[in-house]
Amino acid sequence: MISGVEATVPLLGVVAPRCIVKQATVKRCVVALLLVSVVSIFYYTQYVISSPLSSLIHRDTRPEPSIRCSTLRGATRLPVAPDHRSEARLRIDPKVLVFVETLYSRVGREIVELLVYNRIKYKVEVAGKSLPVLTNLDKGRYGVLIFENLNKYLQMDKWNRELLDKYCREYSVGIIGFAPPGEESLVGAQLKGFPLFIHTNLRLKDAQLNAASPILRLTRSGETAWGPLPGGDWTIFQPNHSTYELLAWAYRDSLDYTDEKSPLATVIQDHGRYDGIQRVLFGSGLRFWLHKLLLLDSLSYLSHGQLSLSLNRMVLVDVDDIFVGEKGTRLKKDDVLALLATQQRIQALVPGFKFNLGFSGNYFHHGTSEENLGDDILLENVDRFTWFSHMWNHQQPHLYENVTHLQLDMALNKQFAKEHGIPTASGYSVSPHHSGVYPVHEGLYEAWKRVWNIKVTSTEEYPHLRPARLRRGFVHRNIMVLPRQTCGLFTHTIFIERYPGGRNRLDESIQGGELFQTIVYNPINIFMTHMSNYGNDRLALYTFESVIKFIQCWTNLRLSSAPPLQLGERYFQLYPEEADPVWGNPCDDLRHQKIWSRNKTCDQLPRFLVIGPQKTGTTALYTFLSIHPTISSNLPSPDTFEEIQFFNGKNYYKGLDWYMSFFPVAKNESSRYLFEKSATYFDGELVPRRAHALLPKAKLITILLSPARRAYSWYQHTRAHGDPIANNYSFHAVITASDTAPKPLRDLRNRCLNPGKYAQHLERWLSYYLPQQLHIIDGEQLRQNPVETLHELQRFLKITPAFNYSTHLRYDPKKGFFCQVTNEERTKCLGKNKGRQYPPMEDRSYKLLQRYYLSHNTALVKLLKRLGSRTIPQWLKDDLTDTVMT
Ligand SMILES: Nc1ncnc2c1ncn2[C@@H]1O[C@H](COP(=O)(O)OS(=O)(=O)O)[C@@H](OP(=O)(O)O)[C@H]1O
Repeated sequence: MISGVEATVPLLGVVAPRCIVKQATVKRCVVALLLVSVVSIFYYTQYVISSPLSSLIHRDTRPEPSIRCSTLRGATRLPVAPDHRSEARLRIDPKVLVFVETLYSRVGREIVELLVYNRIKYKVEVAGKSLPVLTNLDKGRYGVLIFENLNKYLQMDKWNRELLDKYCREYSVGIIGFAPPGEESLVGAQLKGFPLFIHTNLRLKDAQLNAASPILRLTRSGETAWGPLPGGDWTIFQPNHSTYELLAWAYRDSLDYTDEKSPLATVIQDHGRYDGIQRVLFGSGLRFWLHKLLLLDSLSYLSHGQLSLSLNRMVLVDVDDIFVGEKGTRLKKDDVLALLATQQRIQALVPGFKFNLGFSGNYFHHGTSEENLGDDILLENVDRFTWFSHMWNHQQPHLYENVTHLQLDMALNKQFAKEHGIPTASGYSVSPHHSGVYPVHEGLYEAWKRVWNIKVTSTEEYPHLRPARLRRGFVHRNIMVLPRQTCGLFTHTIFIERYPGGRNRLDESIQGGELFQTIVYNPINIFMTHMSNYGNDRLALYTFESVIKFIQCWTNLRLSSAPPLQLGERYFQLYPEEADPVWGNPCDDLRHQKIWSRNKTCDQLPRFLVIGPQKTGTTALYTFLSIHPTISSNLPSPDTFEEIQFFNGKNYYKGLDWYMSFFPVAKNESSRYLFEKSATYFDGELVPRRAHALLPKAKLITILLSPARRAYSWYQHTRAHGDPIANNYSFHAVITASDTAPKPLRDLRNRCLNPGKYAQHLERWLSYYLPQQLHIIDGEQLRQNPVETLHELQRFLKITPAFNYSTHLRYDPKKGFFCQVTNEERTKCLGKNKGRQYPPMEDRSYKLLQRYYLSHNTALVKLLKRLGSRTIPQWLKDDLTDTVMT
């Protein structure tokens, strides 16, 4: 008999002989062996893998980069394809028109995602009976047309097809088409109207590229993508005309197929020698990674280089949490030496490459003695890396309420750096868990500037973590915030065998998958890794060396690296329009909420905005609303009084904290209706976009008055404020100023007249907000019957019970307006600068302005009808009637 105690790991070597000696039954032996195996597996997984010995155990199985690639074995690199600029006389904008089957169809979505990733402009059109407008005066609108489903192009009705083909010939515009998976398998079917034959529903393997193809630019030929191509529904092309040239081919992936040696065209180029139109046809969608590259090259080629991406890519690898890792996961001497050796090999492929180490000094020498030696070796080689400050104690900055404490902790890390010879002038820092970078914690920016003179940082969180293709950069308080890419390695991914989804998942990402594509699509890449990714299996070394080799193998990209400051400068040279931030609502994203200050709440944001325009009675409305018991306005601004003027102008750059400081509400006060009024929001070009990013659910209130009378009131207001131009020129001179008039006069004219183009501005707001979110107040009604106006407004805002204004507002004959009732006899009216006394507008000016605003007022009537307005304001009718009569 074998006792349970005997059948444990230490008895491993004893059990079997005893079985033989005692000649126990075979059955018992098998049971005992099974038991021993189970216990050993349990012991191994529970204790050995997670013990400090684990690195020894895994040492033999550490992955080594092994990319099947002839170039890397020393084969000569083929010359890089020339750029695609041609002599063609182009009258096109570099924009792509994508014909999709439906707005949700898969290949269409994949095409659009690829365009977005590469910041290529596009328009999506559902392929249907009619064609979109293709020209704009004498200019073509699109550089390349893409058909998600090639059949939609082939089966287009004759009239549209002729029109489209004519456009392509006239403007040298190429067509890209994707063969859809067929319901039935076709063998040798002819493509309608073309000397081209297809076979469908095939399984393929081992893709190769035509080195002689003029299309290849970003993509490098000369290699084989070994293994099956994704999907079993490939279409291949068999041409019967000299216009066709193969771009890519593969081989039949079928055991019973005898002729598997002959190449089958999966992507084919039509040079346009048959009907004057250049095309590239794909035998499947974009599931195969190589096709994504070929699509980018085809866009470049067919647009005559107008849609060519730069071939330069910069790559920086941050290693965060240096010294932070737990015992057993930190770097030992050999790991540091491996880090240096890999860095040297990468430098041969990526000039300027150095791992960028982010340290937290508080954890120095916190490992085992071997790991502490690793810390020392890192510092001995301090000059061979670049360095940046992480955080002294790895505390998240948004948790510091007090900037001084944050500064003190940062200073400790700086002191540590100085004592250990770590350079302190990189101007770069990364915040633990992205905390405080976005959403912005002002304290972090302030402390960074003061202690470290930080000029650049990076985050994955702007505007959101996902989708990665939409990550962008911005500049705040002169600190450049760069988008950071993800490489698939996290603090706990330290053994390849335990990589989520298995080793294949990581290899797929490297070999044409997510990581590879990230580098292909992003000119500037900053990857985040952690110290633990360089110990243990050294997964990060494997990952980066492999992906860089794969890029070398399959692309003509020129990789390089540089310190973060240079990367930042390059980034904003490439994308200057991104410098302007767009503040989103932190409460719309759980991740953002977690890294935002704990004492902030989204209740501190307004629920509705009074957007103007100026001189329509916005101050009166603001004052009346402030009387309401459950409505609260913002606190006054020292510069702009009751208006914050956040979404337009410079205040926007002061950030969200600044804006929210005008709405100090206690956490339990969420039932209050906060609002803000800034009359210049109405016509601000950027305002609707910015307002919507922060307050997508807000309601909007606008007041409209005769635009002519509004313009005159504005002129009087500007004069009263001492504007020299308004005081030197009559109203008539201002509104009739020609485009050759002095600039200050022209500017004044524009500021005076532009807000009155109501329909145009409202349409801009309505391109972000739903019509149900907009409430239009008739300015005349507000003057004459504010009680009724406010009643309707409360209904729109769904405020119950409605506040009865009739006892709170009274007409003041002296002022000529309704004012706030203070007691039986007295009222409190707006100051002298509202409801001013000034001479009436000259008749000729009024008539001129009626004509000037005619088209805008007509558009307003249409807009109001579209919005379901039952009554058209009297002033609008008058303005239009008077115009017709003159
Ligand atoms: N109750 C009440 N009291 C005083 N004034 C009133 C009131 N209701 C509407 N109005 C009209 O509001 C005009 C000023 O508009 P705004 O407050 O929007 O001007 S501003 O843009 O904020 O400067 C102001 O324009 P002017 O008459 O040209 O001064 C008034 O006509």
